[in-house]
Amino acid sequence: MFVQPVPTLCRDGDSLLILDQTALPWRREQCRLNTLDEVARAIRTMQVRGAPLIGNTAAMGVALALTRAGAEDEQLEHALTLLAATRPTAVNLHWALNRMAGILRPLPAPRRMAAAWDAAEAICADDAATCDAIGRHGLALLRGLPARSGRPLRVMTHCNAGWLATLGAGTALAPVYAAQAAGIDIEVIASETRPRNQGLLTAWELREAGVPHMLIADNAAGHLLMHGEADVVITGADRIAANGDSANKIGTLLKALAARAAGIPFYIAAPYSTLDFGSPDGAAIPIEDRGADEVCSSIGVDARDEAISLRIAPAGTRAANPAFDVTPASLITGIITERGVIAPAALSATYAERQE
Ligand SMILES: CSC[C@@H](O)[C@@H](O)C(=O)COP(=O)(O)O
Repeated sequence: MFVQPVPTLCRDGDSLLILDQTALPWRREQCRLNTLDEVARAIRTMQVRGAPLIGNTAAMGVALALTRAGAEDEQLEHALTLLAATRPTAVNLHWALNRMAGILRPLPAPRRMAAAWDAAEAICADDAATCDAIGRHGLALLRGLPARSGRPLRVMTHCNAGWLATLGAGTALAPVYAAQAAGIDIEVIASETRPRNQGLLTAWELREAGVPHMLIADNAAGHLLMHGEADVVITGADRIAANGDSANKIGTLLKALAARAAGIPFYIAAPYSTLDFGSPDGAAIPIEDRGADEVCSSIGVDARDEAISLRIAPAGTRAANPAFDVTPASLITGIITERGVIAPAALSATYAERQE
């Protein structure tokens, strides 16, 4: 089982400890969350981020809220509603909250607090096991790729879907860590992922894990794919519609298009809980708009490693900032889940069966 170099989230008595991802990749800082509001803010401001980790944190947040404020219906419904409103696209958030609600609502209030911690901890444990299973299925797939001579196997990814985004090995990077453990010569191409630069987190966590990697500007991906510099593209997903259309961090769609043009397989890796049979296709997936500031500025550190935000666009510049895009199922070679690799067409069939 993959062991996280630093836990991304853990319970510490009646509070939560998170690895603050807004301080990365410059500083490794843990942050304590003591209240429901602090948990909601940590998700909204991306101190914790990545679809599976958001779901795990929300589940723990419900348990924390009941512990602090009481476990009557009113407090339970308040916690569920507040957490559900933190971020719109990642469906794992709603999946985790629905699972908590399904367990807690039928219980009498005095039994809810202990049950909430048990349920949240089970969700977290499942996530770690799920990542390992994704890694195993992804490894089989990597082993089946045509051999290259003269260079390592190269996986291109986007955003961060590694251990930082989960409680285990990650989703898109789980096959990479499994390949590393199996002794395969492997290298990762990570794109910076403007405007929030989650690709820097990917480069950071790969360095921590000793996996060779190369950081590229987002705009370099198409060129590299067309020149055969990657053997496969694997990204995560925040929500997968019933027909296989997949929402992931903005910029994923361009990689899928370029991979198709270059004849390179494009895979999504995600837990089954990312499947949303309530969204018939990608058009139904809500896309988060994070506002102009993130596009018009850039975050870095000064000489003392203190975070600073630099304005890079002239004042008053209009900007659009959709945080996710939807890759049509037709561009996706397969979806690597803990249950195996699923062809997008098979999802549509399952959906059709459910409708009957
Ligand atoms: C592991 S979630 C899928 C990721 O590739 C990705 O889109 C992602 O991490 C987005 O999360 P974000 O929370 O916006 O940083």
